[in-house]
Amino acid sequence: MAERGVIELDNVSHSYGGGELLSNISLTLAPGAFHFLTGPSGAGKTTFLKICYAELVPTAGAVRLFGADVRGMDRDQIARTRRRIGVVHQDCRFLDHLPVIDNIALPLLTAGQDPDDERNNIDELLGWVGLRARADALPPELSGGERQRAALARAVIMAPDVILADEPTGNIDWEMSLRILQLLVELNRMGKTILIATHDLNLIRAAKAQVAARVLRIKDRQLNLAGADL
Ligand SMILES: Nc1ncnc2c1ncn2[C@@H]1O[C@H](COP(=O)(O)OP(=O)(O)OP(=O)(O)O)[C@@H](O)[C@H]1O
Repeated sequence: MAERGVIELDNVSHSYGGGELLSNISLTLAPGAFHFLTGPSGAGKTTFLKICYAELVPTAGAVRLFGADVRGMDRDQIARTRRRIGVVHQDCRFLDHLPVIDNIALPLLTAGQDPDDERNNIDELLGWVGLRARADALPPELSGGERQRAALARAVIMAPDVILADEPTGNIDWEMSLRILQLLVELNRMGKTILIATHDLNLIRAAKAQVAARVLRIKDRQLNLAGADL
């Protein structure tokens, strides 16, 4: 069956126990699309991303990833599906006692692959994000921009179809933000579907000058397409 959307949400609502945070959200992310996700702090952007990569099951509604309903998947299917989605977490989530190169290789180990077989690939990835010289550094030794680039390399090591990034340019300077944006644009040009949660309207404007990016906004529990003024 042809895939209509890589990520499809159908009337999704979520509550953490109190009032509803997200209400009746429907969305289809087409293959190769480039989207931003904005909204006030606490609006539910991280929650929304977690639903999109099946880390969180919403309290109502259906989530289909690559055409398959998450509710019908067993643990193995969920693990396999999640390998097709690379995630750049807001806090990067490194293992601080392991060098950068091993942190980037971790998804290979988790998937039962031998990272040594993939060394060339890792080396190429390190070069792509400009971190070859920092391969043996420990995560606490990295600058904010280096951390974000290492997190991006780890997110793409399994050659995912989709990349979800949660504030990938938070707390880094503008020049480095543009560099990270450039990497995400390159991934999109390779055909990857991209969804980036950000508060940074300048970043969105910079992206729109290069790709046909659409902007989604979560506000008052709803998800809407933002106006063309952004
Ligand atoms: N596991 C959880 N249990 C209970 N409440 C939670 C949980 N995770 C998030 N929340 C609450 O849900 C709301 C939305 O959080 P979320 O992190 O999704 O928002 P956000 O839009 O990403 O915020 P920010 O822009 O500040 O990162 C917040 O009020 C948060 O405290």
